[in-house]
Amino acid sequence: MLLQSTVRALGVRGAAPVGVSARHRSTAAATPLDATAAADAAAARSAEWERAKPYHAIPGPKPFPLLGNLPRLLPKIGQYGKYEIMDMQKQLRKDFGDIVRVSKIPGRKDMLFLFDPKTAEKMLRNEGVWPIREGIKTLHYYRTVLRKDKYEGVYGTITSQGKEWQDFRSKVNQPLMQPRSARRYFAPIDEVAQDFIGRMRDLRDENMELPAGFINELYKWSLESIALVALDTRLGCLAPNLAPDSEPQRMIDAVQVMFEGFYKLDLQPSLWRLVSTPMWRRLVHAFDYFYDVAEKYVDEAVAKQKTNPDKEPSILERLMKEDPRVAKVMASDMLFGGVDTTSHLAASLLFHLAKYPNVQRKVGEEVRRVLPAKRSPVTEDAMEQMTYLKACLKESLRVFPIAMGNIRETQKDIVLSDYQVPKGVDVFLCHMVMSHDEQHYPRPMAFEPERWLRGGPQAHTAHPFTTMPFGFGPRTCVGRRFAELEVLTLVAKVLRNFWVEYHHGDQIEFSSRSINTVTLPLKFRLVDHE
Ligand code: HEM
Repeated sequence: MLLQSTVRALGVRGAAPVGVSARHRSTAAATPLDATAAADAAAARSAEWERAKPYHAIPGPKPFPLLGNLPRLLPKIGQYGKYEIMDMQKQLRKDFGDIVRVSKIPGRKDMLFLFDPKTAEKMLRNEGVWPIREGIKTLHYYRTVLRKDKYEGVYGTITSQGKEWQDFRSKVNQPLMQPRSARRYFAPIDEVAQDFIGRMRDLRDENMELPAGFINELYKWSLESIALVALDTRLGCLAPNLAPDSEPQRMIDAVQVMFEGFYKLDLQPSLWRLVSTPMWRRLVHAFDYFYDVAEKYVDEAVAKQKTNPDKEPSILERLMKEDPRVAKVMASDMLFGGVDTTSHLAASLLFHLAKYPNVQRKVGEEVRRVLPAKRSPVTEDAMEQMTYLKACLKESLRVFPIAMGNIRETQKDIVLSDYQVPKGVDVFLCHMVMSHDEQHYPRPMAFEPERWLRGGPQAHTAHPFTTMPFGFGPRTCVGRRFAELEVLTLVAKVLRNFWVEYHHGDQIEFSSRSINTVTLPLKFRLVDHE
C-alpha cells in the first residue's frame, strides 16, 4: 500500500507479443505456413523461459521474517522509504542493478523495478490488449461502490481495467485523439493564454516578480483551459476576485482537495477503507462537486446541439452523442488528469528557460518571428513553425518528467532481463531514472533542447524507451494533444511578452507524489519586452 499509487495514470499502444511463456501460447493460425511459424515462435519462447533464471533469483532487498520488506519502505525511517520516490528508485538500482524485485510487502503484490530501456520496451510490447495500470483506489471505490447508482457501470479510463476499460476507451479514443479534434481548440486555448498573460502582468510585485504561490494561478489557467475541452465552457477561473461560493472557486477548491486526498489516502497509510475519515469525507464532497458540474455542462451541451445541429460538433458533443454517461465520466477524467499535470509542466519549462538564458534567447527569436505582435494568436500554422519551442518542451519532460515512470501488471509469464517473471506482478518502468542516466544522455542534467532536433549534430542517440512522458500503447495519455497545445501556447505567449528570470534557486526542487510537482516558490521575474 505504501507505493500503491506511485504512478498516476501512464499508458500506450500495443504491438505483437514478444516473450510469451510456454504456458500462454497464441493458438490462432490462418494458414499452415503461419501455423508452422507460430509453433516455432512458441517453441523459441518456451526455450527462452526454460533458459531463464527463476523469479526468486531477481536481486532485491531481503525481506525480514514476518514483516517482509515493510520496514524498509516505511516513510521517513525505512532504508528505502525515507527517500522521495525517485531517489528510492535510484538507490534500489545502485544497490541491486537494472532489475530489482521488492517482495513480501504486506497487503500488496511484489513490485519489479526496471531501469533498462530494452527491458522496458519488452515489457510494454507485451502489455496485452487491455494493459493494466494500477488505478487510484479512492476514486475507484467512489465510482464503483459509493456512487455506483450514478455511474451505472460506466467507470472511465483512469481507474478501470480489462474489458470495462477497453469498452470505455474505445468510445473516447476517436473524439479525443484524432488530430482534427484538437484543431478547433487552438483559438479558445489561445484566448485563455492571452487572458492569463494579462493576469501575470497584474500579479507582479514592485520587483516584477510573481508571487511565491504562482502555482495556484497556474492551476486556474489549466483548469480554465481543460474545461474548454471537457465542459465546452469558460468557467471564469481567471477573474481577479472570485467569490468563495462561485463555481470556478469551488472547482479550484475541489481540485486542491483532490490533490491532498489522493496523497493522504492513496499514497500514505490511511484507514479510509475502514472508517470515514474527515479527509475521505472532504474528498467525496469534491468528487460529488466534480460530477455535478460535469453533469450540468453535459446537459447544457445536449441542449445547445439541439438548437444548432449544423455546427461542427465539439468533443463534448461527440462524446455525448456516443453516450451521455460516457461524456460525463470522461469530462471528470479530463479534469482529474488535466490540471496539476499541465500546470507543473508549464512551471518546469519556464524554470528551465529562465535558468538557460541562451536557450531562452534562441527560442525567443523563433517565437518573435512566428508571432509578430504581442497578441498574435498561436494558430495551427504558427505552432507548426515553432520547432525549437517543441524541442524545449521535450527536453523539459526528459529532465523533469511529470510522471516519473509508468506501471504495468504482467498479464502472462514473461522473461525480463533473463529472469522468469510470472503473471500478476506490478512492473515499474523507471523512465525518469533512465532519462537521467549518463549512458543514455551525456550531461544528463543539462537542459539541451538540441538533443531533440532531428538530424541535428547534437541529436540524441538514446533508446526511445528511456523517456516516455505520456506513456505508451493503448493506455497512453488521452490528453496529450491538449496538454502540449496548452503548454506550448502559454509559453510561446509568455516568451513573446516577457524576458523570464528566476532568482530563488538554481536546481528544480520537487516532490514526487502521485506526479512530480515543482516545490520551489515560482517567483519568476517577468521583464516586459519592448
Ligand atoms: C503534462 C501533461 C500530462 C502528462 C505528462 C500526462 C501523462 C500521462 C501518463 C504518463 C499517463 C499514463 C499512460 C500509460 O499508462 O501509458 C496518462 C494517462 C491519462 N491522462 Fe495524461 N498527462 C498529461 C495531461 C493530461 C491531460 C491534459 C488530460 C486531460 C484530457 C489527461 C488525461 C489522462 C487520462 C484520462 C489518462 C488515463 C488513460 C487511460 O488509462 O486509459 N492527461 N497521462
